[in-house]
Amino acid sequence: MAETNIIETFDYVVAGAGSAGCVLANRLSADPGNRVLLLEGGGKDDWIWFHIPVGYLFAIGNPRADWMFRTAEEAGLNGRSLAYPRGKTLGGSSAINAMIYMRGQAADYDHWRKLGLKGWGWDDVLPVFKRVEDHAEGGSEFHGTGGEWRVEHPRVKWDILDRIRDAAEAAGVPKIPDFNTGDNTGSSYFQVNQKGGRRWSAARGFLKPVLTRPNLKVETGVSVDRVEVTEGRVTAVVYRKDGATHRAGVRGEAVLSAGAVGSPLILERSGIGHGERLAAHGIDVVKHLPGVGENLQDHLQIRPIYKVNGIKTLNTEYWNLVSRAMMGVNYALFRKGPLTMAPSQVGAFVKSSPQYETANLEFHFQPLSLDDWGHGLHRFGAFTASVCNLRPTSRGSIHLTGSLPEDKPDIRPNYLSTEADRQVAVDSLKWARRIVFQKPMEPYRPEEYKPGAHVASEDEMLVAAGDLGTTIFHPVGTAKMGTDDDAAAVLDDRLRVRGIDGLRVIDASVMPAITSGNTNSPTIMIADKGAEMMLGDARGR
Ligand SMILES: Cc1cc2nc3c(=O)[nH]c(=O)nc-3n(C[C@H](O)[C@H](O)[C@H](O)COP(=O)(O)OP(=O)(O)OC[C@H]3O[C@@H](n4cnc5c(N)ncnc54)[C@H](O)[C@@H]3O)c2cc1C
Repeated sequence: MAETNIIETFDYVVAGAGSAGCVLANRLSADPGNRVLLLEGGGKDDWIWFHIPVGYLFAIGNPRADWMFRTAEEAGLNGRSLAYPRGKTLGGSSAINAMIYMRGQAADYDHWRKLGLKGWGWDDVLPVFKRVEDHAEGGSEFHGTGGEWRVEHPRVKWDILDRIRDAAEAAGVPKIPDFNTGDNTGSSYFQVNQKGGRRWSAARGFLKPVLTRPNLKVETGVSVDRVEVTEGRVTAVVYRKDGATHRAGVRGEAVLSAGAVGSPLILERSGIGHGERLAAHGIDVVKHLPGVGENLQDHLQIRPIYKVNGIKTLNTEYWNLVSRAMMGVNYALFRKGPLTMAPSQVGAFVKSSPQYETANLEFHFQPLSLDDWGHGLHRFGAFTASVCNLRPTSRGSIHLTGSLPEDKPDIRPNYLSTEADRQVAVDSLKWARRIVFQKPMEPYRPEEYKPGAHVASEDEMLVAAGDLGTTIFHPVGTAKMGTDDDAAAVLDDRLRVRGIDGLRVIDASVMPAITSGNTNSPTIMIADKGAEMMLGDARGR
């Protein structure tokens, strides 16, 4: 393959223009004196389904928008391999995700601080969440305005979801107005990253407004291969475009923002990872860091489905030609209705058992049902009570299968591989039934379609959890921050790769422990904080 010498050198090279990469490109190029290169594997986000909210239905599983990864066959899922979607365009996964705005719990970040990571407690990160935010309701103790990250209330309501909230209340789950105050216990409508009925991806929020900056260069359709390290310092980023290999010189720092799947792979191709693993692929070891690609954490959603009667669901509306036509009209004229829908509009956070200090289950209630994403909606009226364990103890891994960027990764989440996680899975199915069979739902005669009333014993429920479980798309932790005495730490608490100068990882991979909620806005917070660290360190040099 043709190889070029370095023809351009940048102060900062960012690999991956996803949720984190778009924030970094914005912040690092704010000073016109910094030359910044942003490299993205996907194309431009010039496809209508990246912008109409329900576009995730067409983007997930479509190679135009999705890297099309798959997991290995998982023992905890009764031998099934899962599709493992990751966004592949400007905006990354924020261009195909479900748009739920969720920070997690104060206790998540206080836990990070207790692990010895300075500057990552709730008091430290709340101001960062607020300063990037533009909340539709205006500023308050917990929300910010004027930032790039737009947060709105959903533009669609469903009676079925209101009745589910009533049922949850009858089961002891309080109705709360806002999940984003540090304690998300209760039920509420999810807030969403949308503006006026359109998706608000990281690209729209952070990248588009600064594309005219002459000191920011964005390259799409490139495959970042590796970083080059000379005498312990990163000197170039090597990438492929149109069949040729290019090298971008790095004067200041390179940042890997290729996500929890992409970033550990770039590290390993660069010779940074477990020495024996790299040697097995013929990769010269630059730095033995055994934690690279380890510590994978993800939320496994278990998806019980309930048939209902006498109340609207998206299934019944979709299969009625008149109401389906009205959905299009409603969107075209008013930017309202089901086309603005995140798949889940109502959430509930509960404890699976009293031993947990804070809520450890998140329900995503959806007024629809399908066999799997990418399959059509069922023709009968039904809703889904997706539920996930927020703080799984199972740990997985993501590693190379070969030394080339086109080699598919080996993704092993190891779902349900601990006794604690298996118990939470069983308890979460019991919780779903506890909510659904309360009095407020009786008029709609709910009937459990999956896993089905015949599943009664804990052993049967565990098998059902393995059959119904799938990713809720939140992989994190594969290049975790940690203290000096943690042999598995890949980064220090300023997100610098241990033992290599001029290299950071800034994306969802850095989380030492997964947050208790959806992971996009925590990643955006991490990126804004990471950029502040980079610029601060540059001023100090
Ligand atoms: C279907 C789906 C639904 C989700 N729903 C929600 C939700 O509702 N709310 C929420 O909070 N979170 C949600 N998430 C999770 C959230 O979107 C992610 O946690 C977040 O986007 C991660 O950001 P990131 O910057 O780490 O990675 P990404 O946003 O995935 O960015 C990585 C970028 O790097 C690029 N890249 C990777 N490898 C290379 C390479 N070698 N060369 C060049 N470029 C490369 C990718 O194309 C991508 O643009 C969802 C995710 C998915 C996939």
